[in-house]
Amino acid sequence: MADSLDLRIEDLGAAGDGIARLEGRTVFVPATLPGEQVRAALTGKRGDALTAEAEAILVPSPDRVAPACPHFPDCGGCTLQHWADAPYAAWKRAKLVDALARAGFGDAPVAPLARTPPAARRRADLALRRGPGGAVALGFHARGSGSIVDLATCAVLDPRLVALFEPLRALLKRLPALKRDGSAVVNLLDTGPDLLLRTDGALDAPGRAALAAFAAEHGIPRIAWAQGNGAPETAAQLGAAAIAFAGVSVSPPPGAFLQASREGEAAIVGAVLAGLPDKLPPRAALADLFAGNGTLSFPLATRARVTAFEGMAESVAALSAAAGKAGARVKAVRRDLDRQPLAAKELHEFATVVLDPPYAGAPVQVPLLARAQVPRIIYVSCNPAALQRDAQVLARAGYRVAAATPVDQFLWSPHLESVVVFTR
Ligand SMILES: C[S@@+](CC[C@H](N)C(=O)[O-])C[C@H]1O[C@@H](n2cnc3c(N)ncnc32)[C@H](O)[C@@H]1O
Repeated sequence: MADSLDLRIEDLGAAGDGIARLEGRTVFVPATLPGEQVRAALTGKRGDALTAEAEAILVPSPDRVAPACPHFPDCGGCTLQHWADAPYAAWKRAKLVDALARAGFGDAPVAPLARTPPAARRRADLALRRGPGGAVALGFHARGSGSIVDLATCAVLDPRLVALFEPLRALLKRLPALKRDGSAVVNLLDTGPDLLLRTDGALDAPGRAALAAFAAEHGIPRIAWAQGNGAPETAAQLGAAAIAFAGVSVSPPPGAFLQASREGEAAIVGAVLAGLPDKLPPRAALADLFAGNGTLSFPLATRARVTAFEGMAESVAALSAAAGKAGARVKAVRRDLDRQPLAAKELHEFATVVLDPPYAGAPVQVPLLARAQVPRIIYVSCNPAALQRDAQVLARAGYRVAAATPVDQFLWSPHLESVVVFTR
């Protein structure tokens, strides 16, 4: 057992852990708050810093509140349930203010934080592990560990997804395809939960029959299955698996990217549409880069014609099919924007370029947007650090920030979504 030591929490790190100092070194202490005195035990290292686990809160912060979920703080899904709402929301908004200031936009007009409520998350990537007795643990990884917190409930997920935990566990217990490790990605579409199961063993005929029976019993229109990281195949399909974006019905591929909640999606779409020029000429063209299944493309198409660029073939096919069926003015193009970014001469056609890259940002594409002097760039980001790096490129190229909206898509986590409108 490590010796206990008393620490004063001075600040909160980017990952939401309390920060103390010990002999000149940074110590990260999860589930603590600025101003608190804690008794803690050192647990390891994170880079040059140390990590510690709080054993007792000796002097609690006046902003400490009771967490909403019994699995807090063990479950790695949430980091900040113990913090009062007002300082939590201020900290989240400040992430965008700071990222833009460090990029060179100290005067950026940052809007108030757009909120998403608890029990609204419609996408879950659940980890699965069979234990020695055959029972299956289902949940999120424990904080900073590979072990799985076997969830009885979840305060952020939509209750319709939480209701599937226990039946899924019972199903998986008798499914030989799950030998030890697997995952279940559940997207709550307009047609119900859409399930992608990944297991480490093959799916036999009785297993397929069990999945079909499970789908029928729980109102799941589609269950897809894949072995390991292989391509998913449809194991049971009882109806359409679809979701509408700006009234256009899309059938996304199993496990496809979906904005984390309806409320988050609405805030992002609202900020993107508000960021467009007030007047667009009748023949104006918009580009939607990293378009996924069209969350932004179809709302954008209500204002002008859209070319949607996306790397995943199945999403491009879904987008194309939906646009064709609805007669929406969206053209979907498969393109790997890291390996083959849009060049300046291709970008000149677009009045506005919207981009919503993955967590790593768009370090290859953004310099080309700057070089092409695209008049308006609307950047949707799920990672303030990547946004900061990419925004710096735009600052150096003479862009200014016309609007910036922080969106709390990932409630009680340290993650922040934001929409930033750059003009020149
Ligand atoms: C954050 S999601 C955004 C999707 C969509 N804009 C939305 O709101 O639902 C990022 C998307 O970028 C795609 N992507 C990732 N890397 C890519 C690349 N190198 N080139 C093109 N698309 C990529 C992913 O498949 C995913 O659909």
